[in-house]
Order: sequence, then structure tokens, then C-alpha cells
Amino acid sequence: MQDLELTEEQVMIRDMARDFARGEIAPHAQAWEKAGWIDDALVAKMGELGLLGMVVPEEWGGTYVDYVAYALAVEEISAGDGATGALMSIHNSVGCGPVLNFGTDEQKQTWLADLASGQAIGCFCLTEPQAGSEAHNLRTRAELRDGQWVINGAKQFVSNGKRAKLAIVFAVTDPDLGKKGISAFLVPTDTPGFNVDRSEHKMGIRASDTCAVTLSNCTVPEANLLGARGKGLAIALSNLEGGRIGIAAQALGIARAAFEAALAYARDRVQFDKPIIEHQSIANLLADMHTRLNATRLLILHAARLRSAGKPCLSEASQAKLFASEMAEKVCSSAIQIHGGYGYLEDYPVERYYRDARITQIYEGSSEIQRMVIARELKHYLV
Ligand SMILES: CC(C)(COP(=O)(O)OP(=O)(O)OC[C@H]1O[C@@H](n2cnc3c(N)ncnc32)[C@H](O)[C@@H]1OP(=O)(O)O)[C@@H](O)C(=O)NCCC(=O)NCCSC(=O)CCS(=O)O
Repeated sequence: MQDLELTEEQVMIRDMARDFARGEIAPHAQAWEKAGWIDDALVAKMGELGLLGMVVPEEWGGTYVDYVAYALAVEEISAGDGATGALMSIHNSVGCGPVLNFGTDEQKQTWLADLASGQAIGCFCLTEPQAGSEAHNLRTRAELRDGQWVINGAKQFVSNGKRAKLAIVFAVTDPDLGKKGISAFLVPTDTPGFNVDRSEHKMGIRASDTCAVTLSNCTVPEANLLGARGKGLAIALSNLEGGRIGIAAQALGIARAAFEAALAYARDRVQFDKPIIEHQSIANLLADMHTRLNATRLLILHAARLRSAGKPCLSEASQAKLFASEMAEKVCSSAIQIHGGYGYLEDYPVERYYRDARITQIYEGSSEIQRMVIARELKHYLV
């Protein structure tokens, strides 16, 4: 896709991320998947390059340019490895985002520079065994005792859970107030009582650590309340709005990697005396894949531009995530089809892309939730 609507700075960031992903991420993705862990040195390098502080302004130690630059960078890193794209997107959007948007100056001083440089990775502890799509149905409790918050409960599907130094934890502080009784907390993960119980064994993005966490009398100072008491759900949902742009970009990156692998294979693989790209059925598949990728990027950039401008983009972010994640499954499946039997083998990366892409229809709000959000926002649609 041509760069007509991108600034020089956006192109520069995208190209830097692309070179880095091609040189230092993609060659190791399969090994990291086997190890179930992204190399620590690579994560440190991402921090040095500014890739982990992309929503944080310079004054707080970050590299924020705008959400377009961020989305382009997530796409590139995810084209190198979907798991690394997940780490990057989740850390930026729902790790750094809540501190930046709702933290006091003191909380920002304490955390933002370390988060933005990657010295501290963030994780987002919202989901619970019984509270997935129904985000407000939390059982984790936080009680104020002698000037400290004592938190007890269980969290599920916490990406970056093992690696994180800071957890954004959502807990019920005022059970009688329903959705308005949920609050957010900054919990350093070395706080006694913050326990990572296990890393989950997943279908895809296996190098990304997805954890089950329990909080057992996990006690933090009163000052670790993030934002106003009772505003936890709004804090979670507003950061997920930005997060969904990141996950859409992740899906796009994975799908683009699958497309590029299929294109290269189709140019090389000869059947019936000619490269298979010269067979119309294969050429048509590639044409559809390319079109879907470019249409998706436009949706993502549109949502990213709105968010950069400080405009509401709840529906647009959900549209981008919905479309990108469903597109990614189709495109990755076509890439396997083009590879034939080889596409089903671990020797080629397309089977990993297919597995990695699947989660993007589920986390940070399933496709069903994105449709619900988009439909609800139609109340603003003027006819
Ligand atoms: C299904 C839901 C959309 C339902 O939401 P609710 O109806 O329960 O919420 P509301 O009453 O609409 O809003 C509550 C509160 O939040 C404010 N809000 C909502 N959206 C925004 C926004 N975009 N920006 C700012 N504020 C917002 C709203 O105004 C209300 O505030 P007040 O009370 O009026 O002050 C919702 O439950 C939902 O989205 N569910 C999906 C949850 C989800 O995505 N979970 C995934 C979590 S993380 C994960 O997947 C793991 C990977 S990772 O580690 O990231």
C-alpha cells in the first residue's frame, strides 16, 4: 500500500519497526514459540527502540507520536511474530495507557518512565474465571484496612502476567454499587500475595505468557488506587478502546506475514509447468487476500486518526478489531491453502500464523462484543 497519507515520521517509525521485525524477530519466532517465551534481550531492545512507550508522551519518558505510528509499528512487529506483537500491544495500550490517562502525577513519576522504556512491563488484570465478556461481574474484592488496600481474588487470561512488573488490577470496592463499585489499582507484581499460578498452554501466540493470577491478601498503599474510587469499569473500557486498535493492527500484521509467505511460495512453486500464481484460482485467492489486507489497514488508520485527535472512536476501534481479526483467519487460511500440504507442516510458518491469528477474535473483547458495541453506538447514527 502506498504511503500517500502518512507523514514522514510515521513512515520512518514504520520502516524502523519493519527492519527490526525482519532482522531480529521473525528469524526467532519459531524458537520462541517452542520455548514459550520471548527472549528477554529482544524485549529490552524493543524498549531501547521506543516500541514499548508508544502511547506515552516524551515528557513522561515515552515516544508517543500518534496512534497511527503506533498502529503501524504494531503491524510490523506482529508481522515478525504475533506473540511479540501481543506483548507490545497489551503493554502499550492497557499497561501504560491506564497509568498515563488516570494516574496522579506521583503515580506517573513512579511508573511511566520505566514502563515506556520497557524496564517494567505492564499487565492488565480485568478478566476473571466468571467475568469475561461480562467485564463488570467481578468477584475480586479490595478492602481499605488501616490505610491500605487489601485485595483478594482470581484473575484469568492475564497477558504478560509472568513478565510484568506492574499489574493494573480491577476489583470491587463497593459491592452495593454494581458497575460503579469497581475500582482500579496499581499493584507491583512483587507485592506479597500477587501470585502467578500458571502460564496457560495455548493454541497460538505461545511465546506470549498468558497467566492465571491469584491475589491473596495482596496489600498495597491507599495511594495505589488508580483514578477515582468506583471508576474502575470506565478506566478498563476506555483503555480497551485504544487496545482494540492495537489488536486490530496485530491481526493485520499476522495476516500480512501469511500473505507475503503465500505470495513468495506461489511465485516459486511450479505445478502443471508454471508457477502456481499463474493459475487463476491461486491468483484470485492472492488478489482477495491483498484487498482484504488493504481495506483492513484503512479501517485501523481511521480509528487511529480519530483517537490521535482525541475524538470518540469506540465504534471505529471495534469495527477495526472485528474486521481485522475475522479477516486474519480468512487470509491465514488461504495462505495455508496456497501452500497445499506443506502449509500444514510446522516447516512453514503459515500454520503458526493461522494459530496466532485466532486469538485476535477473542481477547480484548470477542467479535460478539465488538458487534454489540458497534450496534449500541448506532444510536448516534443520523439517518
Ligand atoms: C459488553 C460491554 C461493552 C458492556 O459494557 P457495560 O454496558 O457494562 O458498560 P457501560 O455501562 O457502557 O460503561 C461503564 C462505564 O464505562 C464508561 N465507558 C465505557 N466505554 C468507554 C470508553 N470507550 N471510554 C470512556 N468511558 C467508557 C461508561 O461511560 C460508564 O461510565 P460511567 O459509569 O457512566 O461513569 C463491556 O463489558 C465489554 O466491553 N466487555 C468486554 C470486556 C473485554 O474486552 N474483556 C477483555 C479484557 S482483557 C483481555 O482480553 C486479556 C488480554 S490482555 O491481557 O489485554
